[in-house]
Amino acid sequence: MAKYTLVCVRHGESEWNQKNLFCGWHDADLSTTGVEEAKNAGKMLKEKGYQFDIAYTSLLKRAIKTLYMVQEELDLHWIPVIRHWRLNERHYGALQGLNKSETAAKYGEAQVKIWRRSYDTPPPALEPTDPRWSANDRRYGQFDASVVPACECLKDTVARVLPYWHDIIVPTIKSGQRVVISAHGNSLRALVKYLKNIPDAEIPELNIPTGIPLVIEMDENMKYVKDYYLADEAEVKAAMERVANQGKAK
Ligand SMILES: O=C(O)[C@@H](CO)OP(=O)(O)O
Repeated sequence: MAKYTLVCVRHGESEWNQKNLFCGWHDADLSTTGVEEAKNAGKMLKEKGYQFDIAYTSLLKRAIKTLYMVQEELDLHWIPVIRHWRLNERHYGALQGLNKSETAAKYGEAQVKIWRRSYDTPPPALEPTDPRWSANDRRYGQFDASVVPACECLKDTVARVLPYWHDIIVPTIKSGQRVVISAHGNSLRALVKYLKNIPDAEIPELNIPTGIPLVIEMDENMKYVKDYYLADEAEVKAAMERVANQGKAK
């Protein structure tokens, strides 16, 4: 039987989602559509009567702003908001800034699917001399250099999301606080993979849509019981397919 409920929201569409660019740790803003999606996520949560005591998000503005819009709809500006790099999007390495369709036309759709969705094949790494190197960014410069990735596969993202889940979020949920997480397509895939125990071979088929709240119910031992999106099935399926298709050559 479910004892705990966690709500996860992938940020609304970003300007780089709209342009179909690999984004990763680049701090893209929400697009106009993304702002609407974020507000709708808040409206859906309000309509269904969800309440939160604390919120977690990444260091990236698309997730932070989405959370703010959810708080706005729920009139919950006062709750604590904890931002952490461990909830950031997967670092896309040297693919960051490249167009997904053009990359598929150049390297093939199969290769792009491996880079986007495989469990343990990383994208090409960034060089420390690259202007996109994340340690040049003040928000990460404070951390030990080993923390800042040159690229990540999903396995790497799982490895940095889970310590935060176990050490910080689980104790908070167990204390009875109602938690919302505003994060990213792949940091949420990492969490969902772990909670649902999705095999490595099946994870490539999991796509998380933007701006649709995902409710995850867990038992008293924090074991997964069930999950569902707060939108009708056809809408969720279509939104997931749109995400998957971003890697097509067109
Ligand atoms: O570009 C990215 O960082 C992510 C999420 O937007 O894309 P993908 O769905 O290709 O993993």
